[in-house]
Amino acid sequence: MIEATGLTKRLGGRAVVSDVSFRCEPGTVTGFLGPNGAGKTTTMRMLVGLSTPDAGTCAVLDRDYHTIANPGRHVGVLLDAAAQHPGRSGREALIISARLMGVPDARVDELLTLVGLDTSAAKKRVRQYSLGMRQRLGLANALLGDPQVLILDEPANGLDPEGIRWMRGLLRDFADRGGTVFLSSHLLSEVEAVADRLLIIGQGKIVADGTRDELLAGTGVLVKATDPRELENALHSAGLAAQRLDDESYVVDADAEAVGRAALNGGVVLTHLAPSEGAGLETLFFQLTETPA
Ligand SMILES: Nc1ncnc2c1ncn2[C@@H]1O[C@H](COP(=O)(O)OP(=O)(O)OP(=O)(O)O)[C@@H](O)[C@H]1O
Repeated sequence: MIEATGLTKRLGGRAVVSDVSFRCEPGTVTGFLGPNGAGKTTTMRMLVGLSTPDAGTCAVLDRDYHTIANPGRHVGVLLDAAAQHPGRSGREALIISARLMGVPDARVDELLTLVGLDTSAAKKRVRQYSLGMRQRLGLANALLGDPQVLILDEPANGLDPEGIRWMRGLLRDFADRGGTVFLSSHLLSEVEAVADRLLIIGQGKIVADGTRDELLAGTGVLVKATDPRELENALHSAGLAAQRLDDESYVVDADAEAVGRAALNGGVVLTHLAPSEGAGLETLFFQLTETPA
């Protein structure tokens, strides 16, 4: 379990994380989504005690992270895969972590196999690793102490599509066995397939928080017309909030009947009217991405 309440952090004279609250429950994967610079890393750093909040509190497994004895045995953390010691081999890096945590050396080999680093890769120095290999090593390190919670910052960065699919399976399995997963990404497509919950952050503030199904379902209807301009006018006259998705489509925060009536009253010929199935979420995310941080 992870809990954040009113987390706020000021850096460089401005609030880069502002009043952020959320909970991650055991048995679930929470995707923490936001464009670059939105405040994901800063939030995660506060969760694991690397940064002190200016306001608010956070707890992992009902405790302040600092007070967890031998934290690697309870919380697996991967914040910056690129920052691992370049001069050690992957296996050496894991052996050092294992000994620090009091985990038998044999577990290192289990983990190397699990994350797909073979004997030859495990012997190479980390400086020779690709980013994808570093992510695999970082994940092995996070899992080494058999933790109940995983906190992973952009773990899919540098992985190829097959690697991303593999990681999804691993995280899903971890959560299905009762673990709590909190992972960040700047790509909706990367997490929507694995996350049960989505927490979306933009410019330091939470802009959406809910189960993936709620967020995907509760986003109105997708509508298209022969004349998009007339459609926009008709929706506006009916007082319906519409977001333009592309040249011909709008996502409207209303039910299909209300949109159909607005079109009828405006004499607009519709060519498509259906549940948006996440198009609204994509629009929201797209708008956040376009907004400079
Ligand atoms: N030490 C610092 N001093 C000043 N500003 C900072 C500092 N660290 C981060 N920031 C700023 O805080 C904002 C949030 O950064 P953060 O790294 O948390 O975002 P992010 O969502 O993780 O994005 P990214 O994926 O690019 O790291 C950014 O605008 C960043 O420039």
